[in-house]
Amino acid sequence: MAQTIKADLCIIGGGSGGLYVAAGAAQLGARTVLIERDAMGGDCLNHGCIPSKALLAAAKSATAGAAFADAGAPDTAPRPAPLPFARAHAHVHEVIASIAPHDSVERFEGLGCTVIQAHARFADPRTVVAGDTRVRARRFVVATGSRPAVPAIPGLDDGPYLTNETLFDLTACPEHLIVLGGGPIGVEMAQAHRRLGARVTVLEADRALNREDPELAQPVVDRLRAEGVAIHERVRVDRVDHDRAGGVRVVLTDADGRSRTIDGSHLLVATGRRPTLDGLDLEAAGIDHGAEGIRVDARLRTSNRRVFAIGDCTGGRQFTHMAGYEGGIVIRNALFRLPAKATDRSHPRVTYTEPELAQAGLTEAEARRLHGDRIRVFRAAMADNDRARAERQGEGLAKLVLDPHGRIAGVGIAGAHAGELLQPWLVALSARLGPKALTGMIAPYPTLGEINKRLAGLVYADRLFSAKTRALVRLLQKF
Ligand SMILES: Cc1cc2nc3c(=O)[nH]c(=O)nc-3n(C[C@H](O)[C@H](O)[C@H](O)COP(=O)(O)OP(=O)(O)OC[C@H]3O[C@@H](n4cnc5c(N)ncnc54)[C@H](O)[C@@H]3O)c2cc1C
Ligand SMILES: NC(=O)c1ccc[n+]([C@@H]2O[C@H](COP(=O)([O-])OP(=O)(O)OC[C@H]3O[C@@H](n4cnc5c(N)ncnc54)[C@H](O)[C@@H]3O)[C@@H](O)[C@H]2O)c1
Repeated sequence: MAQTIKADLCIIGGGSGGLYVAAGAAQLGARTVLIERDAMGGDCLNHGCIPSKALLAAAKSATAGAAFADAGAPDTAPRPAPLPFARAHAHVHEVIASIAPHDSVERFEGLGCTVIQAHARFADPRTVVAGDTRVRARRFVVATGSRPAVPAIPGLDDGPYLTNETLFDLTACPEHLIVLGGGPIGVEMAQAHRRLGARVTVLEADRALNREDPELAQPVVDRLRAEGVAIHERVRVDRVDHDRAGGVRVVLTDADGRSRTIDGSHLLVATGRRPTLDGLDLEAAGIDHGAEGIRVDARLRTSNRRVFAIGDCTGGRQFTHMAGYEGGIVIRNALFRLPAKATDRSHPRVTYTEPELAQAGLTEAEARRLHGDRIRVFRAAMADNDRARAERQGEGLAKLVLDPHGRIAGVGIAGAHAGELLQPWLVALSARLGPKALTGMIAPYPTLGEINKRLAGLVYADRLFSAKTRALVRLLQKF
């Protein structure tokens, strides 16, 4: 016999977005129900951000000191006898286990949530069914995430291939990993596996990291190639043949129209995501959706005004911090009844390769599409930063784009610790400060962060060192 629970807020999905809302709602005193059908923590903890960053960290230790191997050109190839792959695998799972208590059923029950571990589906516009429980809530939040989008390539489904959901189960290093897709998952995992000793080939239909500014993506691509990752861009994958021993042969047409075959021991499919909406019975609740995900307005309300949707299942900006940001908007709408809107335009993101690639706001191309040639672009090279030189990490650059009113339209950084270097720009963007906010600070010497002050300073350099100012200075010397 099904039991019925009454709640203020019912959240479907215990990943980055769902957990953010559940923790906030419960601590604010709302009667909160959280439904998760699989592992608490969702993609980020179990198959996404955490395992991928842990594997990259393990792989980084395999190349530690490589830049100093030759006093001349930096040698970035992996050292012989890198970290044993089994140790890297163990590290990944130790990190997941160490974070898991924070996302656990026990912690959320301790915060006051009712946690149901079952598949959830809508029965009607105000009722969700999970296992033998019916939940009638004032408001619902759908935060069901996304799954790998696997392209329809002849032969692909006839044998095994890896996705982010199975990659981190490997306990032995692949002999030759072929990566389909050169987006963030593809390039991060290509570098990690190469550094841990695998041969790696990336096959990309467009250009690698094509959502990013090409000038900033280039240092990443160059570094991967220097480390021995084969990257084939603008290819069309025509067929995949699996052999009995578990190996794969990929038949492709390269950028020059020639047919080629590449043999590998493992194939990783990292060609994008599709929203997880299976078995949710959205129609029963009148929730509008399409192939891209659940449709929401600026307040993140679906076509059913009692139901909000956040995170990857809306097909928007698929990052953990964006799911959390959207969770905050929903709390204000659903619990405080404030008409808060998701208006953020900074959309920060980082690809955690070495060098890292960090971006906030518009890329140069996006700003140009919006404002034409009235934008101004400034660049500072990592090679001109003394700390980067001391650490032999002089590759990359920082780039600032101003809109026609002199406001910060976007900032991109390719280089060591670019994700950390981006943070002052995010403060400036959220506080609506101009580049001047960064020129006034005293940046300790020598730090990588000096590049931000240098970049901001370039905005005013022309005016400061102009003929007019020089004339003024000469005049003042007469007194
Ligand atoms: C390899 C990889 C690396 C990544 N690295 C980063 C990174 O470095 N930084 C970053 O910001 N982002 C990263 N991401 C993206 C990030 O993981 C996602 O954007 C984030 O997890 C989305 O959160 P979410 O809450 O929308 O979905 P999820 O975290 O996926 O959570 C959804 C949850 O809903 C559950 N669920 C689904 N349907 C139902 C149902 N009907 N009933 C009950 N439960 C259900 C699922 O089991 C899942 O636990 C990465 C992704 C991948 C794949
Ligand atoms: N560091 C991070 O924050 C991070 C890391 C990994 C993933 N993510 C999130 O997860 C999302 C998914 O990552 P992703 O890399 O799978 O997706 P993506 O959509 O960003 O990139 C997929 C790539 O695969 C290519 N592709 C598609 N079909 C292809 C085919 N048949 N053959 C060859 N190439 C093909 C596309 O051109 C694209 O470049 C990201 O967009 C991001 O939101 C974030």
